[in-house]
Amino acid sequence: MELYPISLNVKNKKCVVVGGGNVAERKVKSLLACSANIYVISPQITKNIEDLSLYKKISWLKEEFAPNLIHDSFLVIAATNNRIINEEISKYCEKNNILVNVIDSMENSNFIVNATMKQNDLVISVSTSGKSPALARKIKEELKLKYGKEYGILLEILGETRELVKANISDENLRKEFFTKVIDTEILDLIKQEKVIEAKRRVKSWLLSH
Ligand SMILES: C[C@@]1(CC(=O)O)c2cc3[nH]c(cc4nc(cc5[nH]c(cc(n2)[C@H]1CCC(=O)O)[C@@](C)(CC(=O)O)[C@@H]5CCC(=O)O)C(CC(=O)O)=C4CCC(=O)O)c(CCC(=O)O)c3CC(=O)O
Ligand SMILES: NC(=O)C1=CN([C@@H]2O[C@H](COP(=O)(O)OP(=O)(O)OC[C@H]3O[C@@H](n4cnc5c(N)ncnc54)[C@H](O)[C@@H]3O)[C@@H](O)[C@H]2O)C=CC1
Repeated sequence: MELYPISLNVKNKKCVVVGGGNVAERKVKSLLACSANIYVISPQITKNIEDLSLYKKISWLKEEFAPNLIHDSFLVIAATNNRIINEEISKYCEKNNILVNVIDSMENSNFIVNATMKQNDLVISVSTSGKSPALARKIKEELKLKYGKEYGILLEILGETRELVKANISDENLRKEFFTKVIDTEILDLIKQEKVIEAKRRVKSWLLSH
C-alpha cells in the first residue's frame, strides 16, 4: 500500500485514544508531545496514563467506547484489545471523515504512526508500511546516534539565517544557492568542536559576501 507521509498539526485539536493499555500509552505520549487536546476512553488505564490524567495533561473518560464520545474529534486512535470494537471505531470515523489509526489493523486505518526521532526541530520518521514496526524502531535508534545534538544546533543557526537571507538576497536562485551550499560548509564541524559562536560568525560573513 502506498501511504502519503505528512507532518500533522494536532495542537489543541481533540484527539481521542480509545483503550488504555501499553500501546495506547505510547500513542498518548506522542500526541502529548505535540500539544494535542487528548481524551482517553477506557474502563482501565495504565499507571502512567492515570498520572497524566491526575496532572490534568489529558482527560480520562472511564467508560467503554460509544460513538457519541468521538463525534467531534479531529483524530482517533482505536487502541483496545478488542478487534470488533476497533473495527466499529474505524467504520464510524471513515463515515464521519475523522482521521483514524487502528493499532491492530492497517486496512482499517487511514493513517499509521511512524517511529520518530527529534533533535530540536529536526524530525526523522521511519515507516516500514506496517511490515515490521520492530525494524522501524531499530532504524530510528540508529538515526538517533547519527543525528545528535550538533544537528539541532545547526538547524537553529540555519533557521535564524533563513530570515536574514530572505531579507538580504533578493534573487531567488541566489537564495537557493546559498541555502544549498551553506549546509556543505565546515559549519557542522565547528559545532561539533563546540565553536558555535565561530560557526554563527562564519555563516554571517558568508552571507554578507554574497
Ligand atoms: C501498522 C502499525 C499501526 C500503528 O500502530 O500505527 C503497527 C501495527 C502493529 N504493531 C505491532 C507490534 C509492535 N509495534 C511496535 C512498535 C511500534 N509500532 C509502531 C507503529 C505501527 N505498528 C504501525 C506500522 C509502523 C510501520 O511499520 O511503519 C511504532 C513505529 C510507532 C508507535 O506506535 O508509536 C512503534 C515504535 C515506537 C518507537 O518509536 O520506538 C513493536 C516494537 C516494540 O514495542 O518494541 C512491536 C512488537 C514487534 C513487532 O511486531 O515488530 C502489532 C502486533 C503484531 C502482533 O500481533 O504480534 C501491530 C498490528 C499488526 O501488525 O497487525
Ligand atoms: N500498533 C502497535 O504498535 C501495536 C499493536 N498491538 C496490538 O494492540 C493490541 C492492544 O495492545 P495493548 O495496549 O497491549 O492491550 P492491553 O490489553 O494492554 O489494553 C487494552 C485496553 O483496551 C481497553 N478496552 C477494552 N475494551 C474496550 C472498550 N470497549 N472501550 C474502551 N476501552 C476498551 C482495556 O480497558 C485496556 O485498557 C494487541 O492485542 C495487539 O494486537 C500490539 C503491540 C503494538
